[in-house]
Amino acid sequence: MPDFDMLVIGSGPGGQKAAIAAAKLGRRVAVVDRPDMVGGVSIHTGTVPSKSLREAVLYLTGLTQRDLYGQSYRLKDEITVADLTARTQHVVSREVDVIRSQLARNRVTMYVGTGRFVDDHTVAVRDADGQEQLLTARHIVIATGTRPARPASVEFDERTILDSDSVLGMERVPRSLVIVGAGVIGIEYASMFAALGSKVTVVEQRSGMLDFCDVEVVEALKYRLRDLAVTFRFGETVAAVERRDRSTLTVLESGKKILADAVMYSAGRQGLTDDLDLARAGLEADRRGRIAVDEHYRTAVPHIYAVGDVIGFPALAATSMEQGRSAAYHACDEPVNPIHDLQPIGIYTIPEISFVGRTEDQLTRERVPFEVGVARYRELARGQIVGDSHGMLKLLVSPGDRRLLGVHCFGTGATELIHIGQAVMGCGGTVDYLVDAVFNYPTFAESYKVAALDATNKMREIDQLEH
Ligand SMILES: Cc1cc2nc3c(=O)[nH]c(=O)nc-3n(C[C@H](O)[C@H](O)[C@H](O)COP(=O)(O)OP(=O)(O)OC[C@H]3O[C@@H](n4cnc5c(N)ncnc54)[C@H](O)[C@@H]3O)c2cc1C
Ligand SMILES: NC(=O)c1ccc[n+]([C@@H]2O[C@H](COP(=O)([O-])OP(=O)(O)OC[C@H]3O[C@@H](n4cnc5c(N)ncnc54)[C@H](O)[C@@H]3O)[C@@H](O)[C@H]2O)c1
Repeated sequence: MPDFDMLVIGSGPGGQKAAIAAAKLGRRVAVVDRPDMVGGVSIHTGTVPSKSLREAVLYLTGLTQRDLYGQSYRLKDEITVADLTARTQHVVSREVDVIRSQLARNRVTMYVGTGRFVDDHTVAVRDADGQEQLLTARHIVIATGTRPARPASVEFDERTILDSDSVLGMERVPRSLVIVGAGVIGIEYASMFAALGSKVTVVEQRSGMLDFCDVEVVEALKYRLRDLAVTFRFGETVAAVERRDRSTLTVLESGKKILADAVMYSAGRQGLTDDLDLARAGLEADRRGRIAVDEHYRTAVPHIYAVGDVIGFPALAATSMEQGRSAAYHACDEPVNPIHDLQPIGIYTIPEISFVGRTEDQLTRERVPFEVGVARYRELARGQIVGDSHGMLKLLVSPGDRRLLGVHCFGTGATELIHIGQAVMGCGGTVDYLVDAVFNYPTFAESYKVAALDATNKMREIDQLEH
């Protein structure tokens, strides 16, 4: 008789939801995580601290109020790291408490230590003193996540040369900052530091950024960030980063040199599988530390599952949770629907971006005809009231069956607002539902009706021409 029905390695979003789902089905469940990491990357260095930091930045800088109160408006002139981290630490400690309590009340046993496979049913958990304890389980879920990828040639000192983990422990707000990599992490931090007044240079080897998003939205974001003194160096690769007395010198392959107080690397992440002794369980990881799974999140060894960032794309907290629940249901023979393919994307830049469905470029490539309906925040009463005159919502509509093909949003509340579109699309609704619906006024949700009317007006004009 194994010690547990299910043993989960890693307590991030994927691991937590796998553990609780199995416990709710009456299984004996345990979770292993390293000291001070309950909640995973998501709670300690990823989603939650970065989004709390963003709220602190928006509040303290007064950035979002400046359309109303003037460009010099600030809540606090000298914003210190202590001002910023007060909010982050408060949220993180509360969240850890919530997770601990949820696991405990569902009778999930928590082990503190680092897990590694001894065989395909046994995990050794090493505690801080180096003592190992062996745990056996019928099913094992690997939810060990990722760490920032660090080029071996760069000397990270956690003070001036940082990654997205150590940036949270910075001693002061840098006057100037180089960000290497314009992925989601790089651009979210570029937004925050630019809002704080740092002179930010983003270096990205590709010719552009966020190429999975709507082109118009990305253009609008670049314009807003340039307005906050962000410089983009696209098509440029970092050759070396040198540490100087109180600053850093970033040398690009093109020969350009950039002097800055600090450098932050956000050039991708690596699966945390090195210490797992995967071979002992009959498993292996790829070059980027990722584990391959099937549609039920089973690895090559069918009673071992893997979920979350360790399996790669899309590497989001929300999807990791759903993968965890699905894997646990499958392991416990509980019926489960496949994960819906209509996944929203939310990017917490300043302003934020969110979308669901396909982009204009994708539809054009696939030769799918579409009509566009746009609502601009400056024409909504709510936009004027909150002082966001740049935001917009765009609907992509199929002229044939009038269904929504994509929804793209940029501006205040975008990451919340997108779920209206997601629900309409998920339920197979048409643009006419949005035309006929009555929304609260004054709200940003009204943008759906405005954009729907715009799209249907254009479609009617073409229809009238043709018939
Ligand atoms: C800066 C940043 C911002 C982000 N912002 C967002 C966002 O806004 N929205 C979003 O959806 N996603 C965001 N993400 C991604 C999100 O954080 C991840 O998708 C999510 O945390 C992945 O969850 P997971 O279940 O894979 O586990 P993780 O959260 O990665 O946690 C894995 C856990 O496994 C533990 N572990 C690893 N190896 C072992 C071992 N051998 N033994 C025991 N325990 C082990 C680790 O200690 C860790 O606690 C962000 C990520 C970063 C880095
Ligand atoms: N809001 C969100 O949902 C959110 C927020 C943050 C992170 N995340 C997740 O975290 C994951 C990791 O994000 P990321 O931004 O670190 O990785 P990424 O792989 O998306 O981006 C890294 C970027 O760095 C560039 N790069 C690499 N080496 C370079 C060099 N030497 N010089 C210049 N450019 C270089 C790459 O071309 C790439 O564009 C993503 O998968 C993302 O889904 C999500």
